[in-house]
Amino acid sequence: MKNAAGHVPGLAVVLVGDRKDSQSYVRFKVKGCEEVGIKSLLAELPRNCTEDEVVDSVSRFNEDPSVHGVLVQLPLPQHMDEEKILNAISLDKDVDGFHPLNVGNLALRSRKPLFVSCAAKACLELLFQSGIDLMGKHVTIIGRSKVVGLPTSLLLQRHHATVSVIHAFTENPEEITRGSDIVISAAGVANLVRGSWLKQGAVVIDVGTNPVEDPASDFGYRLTGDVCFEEAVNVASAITPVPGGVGPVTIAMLLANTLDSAKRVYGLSD
Ligand SMILES: NC(=O)C1=CN([C@@H]2O[C@H](COP(=O)(O)OP(=O)(O)OC[C@H]3O[C@@H](n4cnc5c(N)ncnc54)[C@H](OP(=O)(O)O)[C@@H]3O)[C@@H](O)[C@H]2O)C=CC1
Ligand SMILES: Nc1nc(=O)c2c([nH]1)NC[C@@H]1CN(c3ccc(C(=O)N[C@@H](CCC(=O)O)C(=O)O)cc3)C=[N+]21
Repeated sequence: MKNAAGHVPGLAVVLVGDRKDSQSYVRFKVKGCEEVGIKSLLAELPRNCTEDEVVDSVSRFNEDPSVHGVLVQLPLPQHMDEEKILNAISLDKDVDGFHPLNVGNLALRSRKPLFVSCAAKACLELLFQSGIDLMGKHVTIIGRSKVVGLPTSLLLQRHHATVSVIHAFTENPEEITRGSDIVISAAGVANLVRGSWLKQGAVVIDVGTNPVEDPASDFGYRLTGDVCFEEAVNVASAITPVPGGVGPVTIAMLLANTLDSAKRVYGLSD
């Protein structure tokens, strides 16, 4: 992807450790970049590296003018301070939208964040593309993480939905989901949401991508969602599958955030 002036957008990914699922998600991101002509740079660090080495890697990408987006793949190894590392990413290259200022500006409806979480944008994009109006709808989101649950709940409120957020301490979650027009699950728990949790005709978005052991698969595991698809498909009016649902749209949003960032740098923003 190159414009007349020869500008090419660039995405840098920092991957720490050797988790199979993280390696696979990063491969998808790099492949997505190749498909659309975004330059990708990958820094792979060993599991036992220091926090400072990760911050150094982020800092190098912050200073590299050919890089317009910097992403540190999560989760990081337990001995690392995630907040410190994520806060090292320049605000104007924070294509994941995790910087406190981007999250704060998303929460303040009068302000516009530079970047919004790719998974949150993916959920909204799927609803818009399916012609589902959010105004006044009751949406329940399961999960409150900075990657998915929290930014999705904030983005939905900007679109005038009435939002309930369920987390690990919520009692009777099924009662809340049964009262909802739309259920978005991002708990990271396989088969958490049963058909009986849903109102007839509800719209279901399954963000969960949970590796479950599968000796028959080439990788030794396969991905399953948070929603018990076989049950939910009989109750829902629309439902996303896993794999092949939210995941690829999340990657598309990451590429879009990277392109937006490059356009901003080159003064081409609309
Ligand atoms: N398809 C895609 O594009 C993407 C998929 N994902 C997937 O989404 C899932 C969630 O990811 P992420 O947000 O990073 O995960 P986290 O582990 O950071 O957050 C999980 C959230 O779910 C809540 N939760 C956990 N168990 C339950 C439960 N039994 N009942 C209700 N709430 C529960 C937690 O509550 P509490 O806060 O109380 O602990 C927490 O808020 C994972 O499977 C991940 O792989 C993530 C990003 C993108
Ligand atoms: N800094 C950071 N940003 C993230 O956005 C982030 C992260 N860390 N850590 C982990 C989660 C998870 N996540 C996924 C993205 C795409 C797919 C995806 O494309 N899945 C394909 C299949 C993938 C496969 O088969 O391995 C699908 O659902 O069809 C899945 C999961 C982003 N996350």
